[in-house]
Amino acid sequence: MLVLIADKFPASGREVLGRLGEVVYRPELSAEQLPAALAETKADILVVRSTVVSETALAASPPLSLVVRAGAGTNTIDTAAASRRGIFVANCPGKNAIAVAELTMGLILALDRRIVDATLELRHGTWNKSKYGKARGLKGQTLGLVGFGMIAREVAVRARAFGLKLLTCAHHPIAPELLEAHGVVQVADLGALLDASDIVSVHVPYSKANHHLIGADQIARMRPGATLIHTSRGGVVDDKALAEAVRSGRLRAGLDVFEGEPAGGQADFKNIAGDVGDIYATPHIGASTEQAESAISDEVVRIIESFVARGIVHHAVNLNERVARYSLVVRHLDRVGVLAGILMALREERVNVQGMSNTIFAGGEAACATITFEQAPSDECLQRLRDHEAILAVELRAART
Ligand SMILES: NC(=O)c1ccc[n+]([C@@H]2O[C@H](COP(=O)([O-])OP(=O)(O)OC[C@H]3O[C@@H](n4cnc5c(N)ncnc54)[C@H](O)[C@@H]3O)[C@@H](O)[C@H]2O)c1
Ligand SMILES: O=C(O)CC[C@@H](O)C(=O)O
Repeated sequence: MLVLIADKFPASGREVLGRLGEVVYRPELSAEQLPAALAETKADILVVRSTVVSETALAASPPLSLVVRAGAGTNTIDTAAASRRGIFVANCPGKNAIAVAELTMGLILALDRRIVDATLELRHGTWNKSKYGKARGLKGQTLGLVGFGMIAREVAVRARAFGLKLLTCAHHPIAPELLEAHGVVQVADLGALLDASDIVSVHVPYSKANHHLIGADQIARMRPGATLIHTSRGGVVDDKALAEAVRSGRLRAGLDVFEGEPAGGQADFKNIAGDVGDIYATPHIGASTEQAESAISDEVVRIIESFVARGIVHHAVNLNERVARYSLVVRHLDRVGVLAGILMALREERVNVQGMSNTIFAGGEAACATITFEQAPSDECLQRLRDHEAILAVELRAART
C-alpha cells in the first residue's frame, strides 16, 4: 500500500502511516503536478489539504481508492469524478473547528480594537491613543452565525463568554436542545440574520448553491457599521462587493479566505485587503494551529488504518445516502462459498445488490451477512436460501418509508 501525501503533514502522522505501508511525502506538489506524481507513485491512497484534486489527478493512478482531505472542506476535490471511479473521498469533520473559532474571535476582537493598525503605527514610532482609544466593545452586541455546523458551534461557545447575543440561520430547523446548549436563537432566514446582527460570521461550505451566498444584496442589507467575518471558503462571499462596502465606510471585515486565493504556502497575491484599511486579513490559516494539525493528523491515520485493515471508510463524503428499500439478513455458517451462493441466488433473480457486510461471531463458526437492495427477491428465492445446509436463518426486512 502506498500513501502519497501532497501537502504539509506532521512527521508523527507520517511515521504511523509508514508502519502501514510506503509513504511518499511531497508537500510541494501543486495541483498541476499532482497527476504526474500520482502516475509515477501509483498511489493507493492520497492525502491532501488545500491542493486541488481534479478528475485528471484521480485518473492518473489506477490503484487509487481513497482520497483523504486532511481538513473539513472537500470542495477542492472533484468528488463527482471520484464517485464515478469508485474512489472514496473522506474528510476530518470538526477536527480543526476550535482553531477556526479561535481565529474568528481573534478577527472580531482585532477589528473592534483596531489592533493591527495600532501596532503598525507603534512600529513606526507613533503613539496614537486619541485615535485607537475608541472601540465599541463586544458585550451585548449581536453575532449572527451563518450556518450552525462544527465551527459555528465552537464560535458560539467562545462568543458567549464575551457576552455576545447569538443568532443563526439554516435551511432546516435546528434541534432546540442544540440551540439552547449554545445559547443561540435560530432566525427565519439569512435576511433576518443580516437585519439583526452587528457582526456576521460565515461558516458554511462552498458549493454551487452557496456561491456568493453573501453577495451584493446581502452586503447592502447588513447594518451600517457592522462587521463581516469570513473564514469559510473563497467564493461564499462576493469579495468585490464586500471591498466596495468596506471602502465606502459602511462595513468592516475580517477575512481568512478569498476568491482566487493561492493553494500553496507562498505566492504573490493581489487581494482586497491590500488597499482597504478596514479589512483585516490572514492567509487561510484558520486551521493552522499545532493542536488542530495534530488532531487532523490523528484522524487521517485513523481513517487510513480502518480502510486498510477493515475496508471501512470513516467520514466518506461521496456515498449514496439513499436508504435501500430492503435488507436481507442471513445468519450462516462461516464456510467457503456460502456468501457466493447467496449472491448467485440473488443474481438469478436479477436483484442488484446495493450494499453488503458480513460479520463473523466469536469462535469463527457462524457469521451474519446483511445485503441491501431496491427490489425484493421472490419467496421461492428466500426459501431456496433457507433450505441451504449452511444457512441458519434468513430474514427480509423492508425499510420504513
Ligand atoms: N479557514 C479555514 O482554515 C477553514 C478550516 C476548516 C473549515 N473551513 C471551511 O468552513 C466550512 C464549515 O466548516 P464546518 O466544520 O463548520 O462544517 P460543517 O459541515 O460542520 O458545518 C457547515 C454547516 O453549514 C450548513 N449550511 C450549508 N449551507 C448553508 C446555507 N446556505 N445556510 C445556512 N447553513 C448552511 C450545513 O448544513 C452545515 O450544518 C468548511 O466547509 C470549510 O470550507 C475553513
Ligand atoms: O488545510 C488547511 O490549511 C485549510 C483547511 C481548511 O480550509 C479546511 O477546510 O479544513
